[in-house]
Amino acid sequence: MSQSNELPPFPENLLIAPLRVISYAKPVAVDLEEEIKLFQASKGLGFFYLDLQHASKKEETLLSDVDRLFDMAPRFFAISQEEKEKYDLTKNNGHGYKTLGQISKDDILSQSPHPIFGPAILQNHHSLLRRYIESAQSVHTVILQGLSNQLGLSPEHSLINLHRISQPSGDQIRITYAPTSSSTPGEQRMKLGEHTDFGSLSLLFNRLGGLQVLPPGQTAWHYVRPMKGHAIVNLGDAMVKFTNGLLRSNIHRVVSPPGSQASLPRVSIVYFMRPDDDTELKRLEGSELIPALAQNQVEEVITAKDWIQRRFVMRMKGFFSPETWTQTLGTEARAS
Ligand SMILES: O=C(O)CCC(=O)C(=O)O
Ligand SMILES: [Fe+2]
Repeated sequence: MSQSNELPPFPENLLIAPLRVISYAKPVAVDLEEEIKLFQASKGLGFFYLDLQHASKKEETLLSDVDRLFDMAPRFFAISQEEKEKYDLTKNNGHGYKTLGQISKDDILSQSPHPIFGPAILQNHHSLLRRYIESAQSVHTVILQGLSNQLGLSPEHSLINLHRISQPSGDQIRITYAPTSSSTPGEQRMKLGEHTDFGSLSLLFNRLGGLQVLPPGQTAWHYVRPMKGHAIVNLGDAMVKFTNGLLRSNIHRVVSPPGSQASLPRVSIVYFMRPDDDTELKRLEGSELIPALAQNQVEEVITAKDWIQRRFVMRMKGFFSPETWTQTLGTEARAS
């Protein structure tokens, strides 16, 4: 039986973030009402739930594959130190081990010149990882289609053209695993310092609370309550750059699971969709809704590949210490 059936409840008395629920079953890209909700959520909080229940067989498979990845996670992090060092994150351009398990799309789909297949446990789950990447990509593509429609982008300028599964990119699966701590019960322990995501879209599955967002204009952190059968989707910095600030990449962080959930290790499974490596991260042409550049505004010319590399290097220096978050800034505007 998977862990989700036996979890201690999420406490009732917490400050909860008001995420909209977007139904994938409709589906987003052809249902105008749903598409408008998607656009509003992407401009507003930059975070929403995606209800994957009652969708097609494909989404049913995605949800059961996510269960399999949750089952794999503790074993993935339990391999020997020696094995972990072979795949040290800092030596492999951000793919591999350390505190976060990061698995590159290009490696799994054999699109890198020198793919890293990782330790035996990943090799044994190769077809699961491949299928998960393909499903996550297709969910993200539906979201990109909905956003492109709402922005009024023609097929020629669509966001989809900048995120092709066949092209090299920084896309990755990230598995996080935070063991329980023996520290004082109730003590708030930071698991992942405040940050925005680097890429375009993040598809996140977690079962225990701990994820928090700082809604625009507020000073209090709000918990995001995990919901069964739903992914949490958030937009990253690339979307802010493409739309000159129209869409939002919101600050978030992960603290200890609340209440009695703190007694369990916390796992999350994320798929980060990032623009194709050679995409320039700048304001898109072709939409009247995307604000024009200010008169003296000059955009930096940087490709997605260089941007991600730059943010990754900075992040490695300060990810786990909230006091250094300003050094790792992306496009985030705090409490704006
Ligand atoms: O674990 C979570 O719930 C969120 C993780 C996250 O924000 C990230 O990996 O960027
Ligand atoms: Fe994140």
